[in-house]
Amino acid sequence: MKRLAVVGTGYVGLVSGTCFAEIGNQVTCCDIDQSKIDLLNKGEIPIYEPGLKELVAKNSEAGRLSFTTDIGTAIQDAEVVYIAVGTPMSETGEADLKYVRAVAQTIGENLNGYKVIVNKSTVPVGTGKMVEEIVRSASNGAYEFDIVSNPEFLREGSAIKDTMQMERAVIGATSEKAAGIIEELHSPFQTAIVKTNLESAEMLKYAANAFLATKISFINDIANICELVGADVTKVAEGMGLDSRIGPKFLNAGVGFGGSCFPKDTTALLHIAESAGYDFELIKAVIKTNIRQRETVVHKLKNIFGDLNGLNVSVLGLAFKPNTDDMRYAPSVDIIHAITEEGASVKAYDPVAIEEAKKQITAPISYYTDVYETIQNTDVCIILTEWPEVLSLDLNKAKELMNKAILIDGRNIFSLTDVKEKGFIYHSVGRPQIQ
Ligand SMILES: NC(=O)c1ccc[n+]([C@@H]2O[C@H](COP(=O)([O-])OP(=O)(O)OC[C@H]3O[C@@H](n4cnc5c(N)ncnc54)[C@H](O)[C@@H]3O)[C@@H](O)[C@H]2O)c1
Ligand SMILES: O=c1ccn([C@@H]2O[C@H](COP(=O)(O)OP(=O)(O)O[C@H]3O[C@H](CO)[C@@H](O)[C@H](O)[C@H]3O)[C@@H](O)[C@H]2O)c(=O)[nH]1
Repeated sequence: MKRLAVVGTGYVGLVSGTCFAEIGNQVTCCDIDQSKIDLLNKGEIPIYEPGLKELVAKNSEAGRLSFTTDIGTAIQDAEVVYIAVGTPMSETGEADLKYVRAVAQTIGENLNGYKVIVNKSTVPVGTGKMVEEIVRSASNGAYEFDIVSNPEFLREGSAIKDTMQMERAVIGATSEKAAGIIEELHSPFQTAIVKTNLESAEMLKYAANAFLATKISFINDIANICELVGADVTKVAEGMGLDSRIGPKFLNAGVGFGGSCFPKDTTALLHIAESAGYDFELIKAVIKTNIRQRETVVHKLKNIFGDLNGLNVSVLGLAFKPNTDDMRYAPSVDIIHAITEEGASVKAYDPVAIEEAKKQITAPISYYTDVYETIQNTDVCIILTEWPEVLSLDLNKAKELMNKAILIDGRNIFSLTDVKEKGFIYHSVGRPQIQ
């Protein structure tokens, strides 16, 4: 059992802190956001993540998990301090480290004995060393401490499973002692451990995300070519994925990747490369393809209708993927802005992301939590997130409710035979169009 302070109680800090408590540690999750901590202390969860509410309640009741804005005391009481604050994209594209710097300063000011300071935020190479310098200077070198980089690989929507059954833990440490402490902390997870130095651990996180993003942009480019030559990308991906060297995952063509990680981390990696004097052409293309992929939806709409002015459009799914309310860099935002600017009116469905969506979508659209109310009296329906309620859409009912039986499927969820039989005009991604 270890005493942990997790600084930053967002998607990562809250899930990791709760899972560390679940395996028997004493965890204090801290945040500067009083409203977040107040909610958590009332047993409510500030984000939507399946299973999290129950796990937080279980560990809070067992006395292993608590929440506070008193970050200093939490740090003083801890043996291991985790940094899990945001590293958002700055205006110039690189990771903004202001929150990490602030936490390092607070840790230094509250250092009262040896501690392992672990960075879980996704940060550019060299940040661990920067944290070390800030902590040393803020603590006047009064105590020993070690820095570890232990990047996070969880996915939103399956974050608890991804943590409790993690495929690997990366431990980049400045000392054997600290690496041993963090390795022991992970032993109940029974996971593969990659031990390395700080720099490699920091680089590894960006490399992993950039590689997955590359797989998505690659299959989206192949999908666009498939449309031009009459091939079906789902069959192409199926056949590619059966090669164990390629693997079937992350080969779903669609409207491109969104979320709080891939867009910012690919851009941050480009900046890391540029500052190191390397021209990373491949990642530039990955980013460009991803932006263009969102635009393909608007092109398809224009190909069918010509002028979008006065068109009644329904959009199924706002979150960047199912099982989350996260709207950061969601393709839906750009797509809705583009079509409303051309004069279309939009009715949008999402089961959990509407409140977050309202913060980002500036166009005057209407929001629904029922798929059928959303599509009613619309001329075309665009599918952007593969929520269960969208996957199980009753096409016969949809045809009756819509003004015109036209679907633009950005996630390839329907079978071509099915939509053809039911009489839909159907444009999906990288598959033959049904006219
Ligand atoms: N969201 C994911 O799926 C995911 C997965 C892996 C890695 N990451 C990385 O983990 C980091 C955190 O991401 P997130 O999605 O959890 O962010 P988030 O924005 O959901 O949460 C960050 C939290 O840190 C708090 N915070 C900011 N400054 C603080 C300070 N000085 N002291 C205490 N708390 C402070 C904020 O109030 C916020 O609650 C990022 O670097 C991200 O790239 C995210
Ligand atoms: O075949 C695919 C797979 C994913 N996506 C899209 O890619 C984005 C990201 O999806 P996913 O990776 O499932 O979600 P995240 O929660 O953003 O998780 C990624 O980003 C996290 C933050 O760094 C990492 O920890 C995870 O390992 C990494 O998968 C979403 O918009 C998906 O719709 C596709 O378009 N096609």
